Parts: sequence; structure tokens; C-alpha cells
Amino acid sequence: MAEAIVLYPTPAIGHMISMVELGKLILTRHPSHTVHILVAPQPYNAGATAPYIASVSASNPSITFHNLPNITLPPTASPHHETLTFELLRLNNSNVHQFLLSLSERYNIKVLIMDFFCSHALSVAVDLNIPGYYYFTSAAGSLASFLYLRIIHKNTTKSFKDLNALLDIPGLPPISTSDMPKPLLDRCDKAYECFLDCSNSMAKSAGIVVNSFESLEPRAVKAISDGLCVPDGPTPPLYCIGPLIAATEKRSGGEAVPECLTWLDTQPSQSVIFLCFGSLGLFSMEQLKEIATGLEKSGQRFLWVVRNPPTQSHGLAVSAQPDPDLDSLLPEGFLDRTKERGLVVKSWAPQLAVLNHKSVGGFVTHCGWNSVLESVCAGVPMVAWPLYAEQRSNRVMLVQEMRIALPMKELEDGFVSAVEVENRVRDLMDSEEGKSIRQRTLAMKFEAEAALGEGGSSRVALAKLVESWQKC
Ligand SMILES: O=c1ccn([C@@H]2O[C@H](COP(=O)(O)OP(=O)(O)O[C@H]3O[C@H](CO)[C@@H](O)[C@H](O)[C@H]3O)[C@@H](O)[C@H]2O)c(=O)[nH]1
Repeated sequence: MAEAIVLYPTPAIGHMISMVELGKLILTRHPSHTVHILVAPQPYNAGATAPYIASVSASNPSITFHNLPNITLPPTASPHHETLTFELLRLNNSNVHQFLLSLSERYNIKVLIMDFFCSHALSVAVDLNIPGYYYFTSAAGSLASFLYLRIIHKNTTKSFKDLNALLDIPGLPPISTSDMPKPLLDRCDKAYECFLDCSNSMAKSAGIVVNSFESLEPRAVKAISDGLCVPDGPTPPLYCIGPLIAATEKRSGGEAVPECLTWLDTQPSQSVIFLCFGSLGLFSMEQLKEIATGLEKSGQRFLWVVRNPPTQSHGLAVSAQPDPDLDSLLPEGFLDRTKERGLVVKSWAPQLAVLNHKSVGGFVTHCGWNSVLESVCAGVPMVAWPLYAEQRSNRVMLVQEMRIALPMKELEDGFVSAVEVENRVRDLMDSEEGKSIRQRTLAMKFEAEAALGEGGSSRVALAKLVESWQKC
């Protein structure tokens, strides 16, 4: 029977791409395997996946996608969209069970690799005697804090929101409780319970694959590998196989080059700062105007992706957004006054191609981990402006531990002033501090290449990973 690897991503586009890249990577080293990817329905619009799935299917015959049925979610009191994701994936367990059973009639299933949001599926893998691994799509430092959550939970009765303390997590700089992901702040919330379950399941898995590389986060990797984050039992083997980022899209001859790339062609080398905030990040109109004022005053060249403000309280693009009307959103005359040195793109830009353009010299990012890795691989230093999920703790690591970003500092209510935008952008592009961050980021780019190259740490980790399930 042919050997099958089953991958179970979270259906959000950012998570799915990362997991598919893992599948492709396994196939490049072990072309005899087949990769089967489970596609759960999305609980909210987290980026259209259908065109992406179609293009991957067309160009990779060894990768097959399998849709799981739609599920109606019961109402939840939790205000966090993460709860919906956990719940939807939990309710799919019987479908996953069914799917694995039927696949096992035709294939020898070697492994089930789950995104951490799919943590409930570990019990299905255990039931069917299939090794269950996790794929962690964020930093090793974040993984350290997720694994250690169980221990923090045991050691206090208070919610993070009531603690106002610095957390001492192995392998990380001190992290303020307020920098923990929002869904973790209230221990009575369903989302907290889901993450805690996930922390417990991960500690019991056959292994954890993380999209990072050792020299980017040596302390966090060592703390996990040394067992410090799971002090009350064995730590599953850790495989740092990153950085895994989607390959830059190849353009066919007849395809139009996006305007922002032709505009970048006309700009001096490393002169432009790029501002883009992931697949879900949105700002209020007031905040957009403030960013515009800051950019204008900074005098720097910029390329800025602007979306409509949120219509719901989450501040996330949870439903498909129409393109913004820039004239009504941005300060009067802004576009005209900055047209010689700035370009505003509506809704979405080809980020990877932009970051790899020679004219781009800095990146203001929401600190989503894929964006961080893309920036590192392009050697572009960052200004860290976290918005949601684990991005606040990513900022702490990027600034204090990896030293490849400057922090954007917000006011207590989360608002960032024009002066802060102006200063931070200027600091990154034009100061001694910015220069040292640029050099360090460039060094990390070369470290990333070395990790993925022959004999590199990530290449070796991937070989060990595949070997681990061959033995089962
Ligand atoms: O205009 C845009 C906006 C985004 N992207 C791409 O979209 C992806 C965004 O991924 P990421 O930076 O990881 O952000 P999110 O989509 O917000 O990712 C979620 O998943 C990540 C990995 O787990 C977490 O680190 C984040 O906090 C979480 O929000 C990247 O590949 C970008 O290149 C574009 O190409 N153009």
C-alpha cells in the first residue's frame, strides 16, 4: 500500500499555506509519499482558499485536498473568533475519524500532522493508532509560551487580565501578562479553555514541528528541547524545519505586473517602507488618518496597503471587505501631496514580491509569523505593530530577543499617534539604531539560507521528522 501523510490545517489562508508548504517540502525529500490535506469549512471569512487549493492541486499531483462537511456552530458567549475555530474543528472530529478510516483502506497512513487549532483531533489519531504530530505555524517562542500555559495555569488562580505581572516563561524575555494573546486574558472564557486543552494535547503528542529555525530563536528552542516548558513530563521531540514560506509566484509572460511593483521599479534602492497588516488587520478611520499624517511628516518613501475600517467590534476582516474609498478615508490632499514618494494600494498587495523588491528597505508589520519570516528571508528590517492573536508577544521577541525590529508604541487604548508613526518609520530607515537592526536582519537572512541548505539545522530536522514516523 502507498504511504500517506495526512495534514490537517486550520482553514484560515495564512495557516493553510504554511501547512501546504510543509506538505510540499516533505514531498521534495520523499517523493514516494502522498499528501492528503483535510479542508474544514471556515467559521468566518479568513481569506478565500478555493483559488489557492485549485492551483496547488493542479501543480502537485501527489497532494490531494479532502473537504470536510459543513457544520452549524452552536452559539457561544466568547467574543473571540479563535473560539469559533477551535469549536468548529472539535465538532469535526467524527468526520476526521471517518475520513481516516476510509483512507486507511487504500493507504498506509504514516502520520497525522495537525495545526494547533485542530488539537482535538489528537484523540482520533490515538484511537486509530496513527502517530499524531502538531505543526505550529508561529514562533518557537510562542510555542514555548503555549506549552508552558499549563504550568502557569496551575500556579495561579487569577486571569492574566487581573495579574499585571511579568511572566517568566522558559526561553523568553519577561512577557507582560497584557502582551499575552487576547483570548488568553480571561481564564473564564471558552477561548482560554480551548487553548489550555491545546497546551495539554500538544504536550502528549508524538512530536511538534515548528516553522522557525534554531539560529533565529536559539534560547526558546533550547528551553523547549531541554524540557523546561513541560517540566512535569516528557517533552515531545521538537522539529524546527523553517523558515517555510510560500514560493514567490512566477509570472507568466502575458500577465500584467501589479502597479505597486512597477512603481517600486522607479524608486531608489532600499528607500521605501512597506506597511501591510496581514490577512485580517483593519484600522479605524481615525487611526488611518493618523498613520497618513505620520507617514507624510516622516518624509520617507512608502508603500501602504489600506483597507476599509472594521464594521464589527473585533477589528478584524471577518467578512469579505469591499475596496476602500481612499479619498474619504485619508486626510484631504494626502494622496496628492505624497504622490511623488508614496503609493497607497487598496486592500491587498503581493507582499512577498514587494518585500523582495530591491527598493524596499523597511516593513511595518502586524507581526503575523508568516510576515515576519517573509521579511527575514528578504533581509528587510521591521517596525513591529501587533494587532491581534499572538502578535504582541511576537513583538517582544522581535525587539528584545531577535533584535530585528523596532517597537511601535501604542497608547493605553491601543491608538498609535502620528508622531509615533513618524519617529519609528524614520528611526528604522534613517538612524544608527535602524542600521544595526538592518544588519542583524540581513545576518538572519543568511542564517535562514544556511538552515535550509545542505547539512543545515532545518534540513536535518526534516530528515529526522520523516525518520521518526518511518520507525512507527
Ligand atoms: O496584502 C497582503 C496581506 C497579506 N499577505 C500575505 O498573507 C500572509 C499573512 O500571514 P501572517 O503574516 O502570518 O498573518 P495572518 O494571516 O494574520 O496570520 C495568522 O497566523 C499566523 C501564523 O500562525 C499568526 O502568526 C498570526 O498572528 C495570525 O493572525 C503572508 O503570507 C502575507 O504575505 C499578502 O500577500 N498581501
